[in-house]
Amino acid sequence: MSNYAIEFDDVVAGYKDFMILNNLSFQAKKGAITLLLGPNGAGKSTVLKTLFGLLKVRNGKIRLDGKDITGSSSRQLLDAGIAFVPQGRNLFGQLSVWQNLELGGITLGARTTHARIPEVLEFFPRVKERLHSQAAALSGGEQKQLEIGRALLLRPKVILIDEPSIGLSPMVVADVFKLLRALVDKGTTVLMVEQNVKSALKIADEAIALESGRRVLQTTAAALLDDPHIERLFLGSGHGAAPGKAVAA
Ligand SMILES: Nc1ncnc2c1ncn2[C@@H]1O[C@H](COP(=O)(O)OP(=O)(O)OP(=O)(O)O)[C@@H](O)[C@H]1O
Repeated sequence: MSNYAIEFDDVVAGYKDFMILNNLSFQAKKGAITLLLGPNGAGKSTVLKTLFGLLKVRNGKIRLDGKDITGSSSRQLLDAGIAFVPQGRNLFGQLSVWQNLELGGITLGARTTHARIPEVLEFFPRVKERLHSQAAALSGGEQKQLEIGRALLLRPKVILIDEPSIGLSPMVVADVFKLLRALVDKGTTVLMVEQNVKSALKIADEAIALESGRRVLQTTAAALLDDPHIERLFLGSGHGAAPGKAVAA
């Protein structure tokens, strides 16, 4: 059995003829939060899209729990236990909270979905109170919680989450991060892209920095939090100082 939930091995992927991930290799440990960092355009979202089968892998291998999943479709990946919460708003705004949850369980069938909805809502008391409201009427934070709840219906092994803090107040962000931490403490694996680096590092276990589609650093979140040159991860190595305490990958 592999200690890693996710492994990228020399992965090449991109859009049409333009490759964004250039022989990218990294591992994300099971039951941990791994944070993907790096300057704008480094390829962080592209990692999640490739992992979820939305972009073709042109070269290299991707493994889930040691098993080759390269080339799998999003549907196959959902069934294998990977859920994706993309950046931005991804709900059906005109539909109710309940209907959005039902749609999240479309691959499970109505019976299983209905049985699981109450269990998911236990995590989100505010959302639970508004089951029959239109999703668009929820606050930004509640909408993000509903999106995460929709993903949890699938009881995923791995959650891919892209910039969950965008547009949310610091207090709501703290709630979302606390929830992710609680899920991980129960054994789920999270791979997260987040610009809110310092707050995210506080709840993360590992951090991987990308630059031009390559891994330039992999270290523990704690080591990076202590690194006085952490800002360079937003800007790329051309702008920053020496790597400090972090261990170069
Ligand atoms: N649909 C697309 N078609 C073509 N190129 C794209 C597409 N989406 C992203 N790109 C390009 O891929 C590169 C990497 O984008 P990606 O979104 O993965 O970066 P990122 O590290 O997540 O940065 P950001 O914080 O800006 O989202 C960028 O140069 C971007 O312009």
